[in-house]
Amino acid sequence: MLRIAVQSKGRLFEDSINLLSEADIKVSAGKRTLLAQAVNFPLEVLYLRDDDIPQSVASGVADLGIVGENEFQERSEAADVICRLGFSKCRLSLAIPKDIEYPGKEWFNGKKIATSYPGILSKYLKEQGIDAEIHVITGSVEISTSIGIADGIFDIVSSGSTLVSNNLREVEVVMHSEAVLIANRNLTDDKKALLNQMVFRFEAVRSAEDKKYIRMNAPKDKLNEIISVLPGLKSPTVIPLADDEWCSVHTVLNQKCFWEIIGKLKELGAQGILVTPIEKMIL
Ligand SMILES: Nc1ncnc2c1ncn2[C@@H]1O[C@H](COP(=O)(O)OP(=O)(O)OP(=O)(O)O)[C@@H](O)[C@H]1O
Ligand SMILES: O=P(O)(O)OC[C@H]1O[C@H](OP(=O)(O)OP(=O)(O)O)[C@H](O)[C@@H]1O
Ligand SMILES: [Mg+2]
Repeated sequence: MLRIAVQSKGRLFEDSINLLSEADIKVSAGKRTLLAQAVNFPLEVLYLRDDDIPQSVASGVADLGIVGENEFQERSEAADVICRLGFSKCRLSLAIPKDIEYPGKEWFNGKKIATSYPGILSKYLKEQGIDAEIHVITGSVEISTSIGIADGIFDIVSSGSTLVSNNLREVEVVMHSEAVLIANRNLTDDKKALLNQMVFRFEAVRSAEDKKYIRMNAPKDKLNEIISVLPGLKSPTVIPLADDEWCSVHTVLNQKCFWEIIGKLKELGAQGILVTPIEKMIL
């Protein structure tokens, strides 16, 4: 049986449970449950604060963990990143009051920076040759400058709206982060085999995430042109129709170029375009 540590409440919780569920691993996630067993996979879920996940995985209390890369780097625990999970994307940035002129990183020399990530920040300052004082604070970092605790801050930025509402301006991006799956370094062969099964499922879910399955009726005299605008996995499936001037074309489209391609297909005379989500994709 594998044991995975996930955040008990907070920004990672829902996406972590959803990922397991999309991989067809069903767990009950009761508000007060600390340990739950999956019903259809040999997996136990341990609900922890995200700060404690890297250590619990490194020490073997849990075999696996789902945690933000930022938290994993900050803790410097001996565990391995198995794969990136594509959610909770954010960056760790330096920010300063918006009206202050910023000549470059050297501005931070001799300044005080408030953060909850002293490990990542001190490593960065050292690499950049900046001599600044770090003030550790566990939350509400963005108000530090306005209440006079610090000259600048180093914290998580996503949309940037917290910075704006605190009159701050992002000046340096230090790292990009997303949720990652981490593993203990001494898993038994049996546990490694289960981990591989899980990762295989996660990859199938992730591959399907930004893709759509599309079907359309295409006039045969435009078929070659229609095929040339479709990326497809290999090449599209073309199925004859009762009306022999038309055929049905099936393919997979990436969300990013979806509308652009649909527009071109319509121009080329495609009709009855059906778009359906894809649950999993095994490449
Ligand atoms: N605004 C955001 N957008 C995207 N991802 C974020 C954002 N804020 C945090 N994260 C990611 O989610 C992780 C967990 O964030 P969360 O706010 O739940 O925990 P926390 O701030 O450590 O906990 P707490 O607020 O209880 O102290 C962070 O470590 C980071 O990787
Ligand atoms: O750029 P934005 O989209 O505004 O996101 C950034 C904010 O999100 C996180 O806080 P959260 O909302 O998790 O609150 P917390 O301080 O309680 O962790 C983070 O600590 C930033 O303050
Ligand atoms: Mg937070």
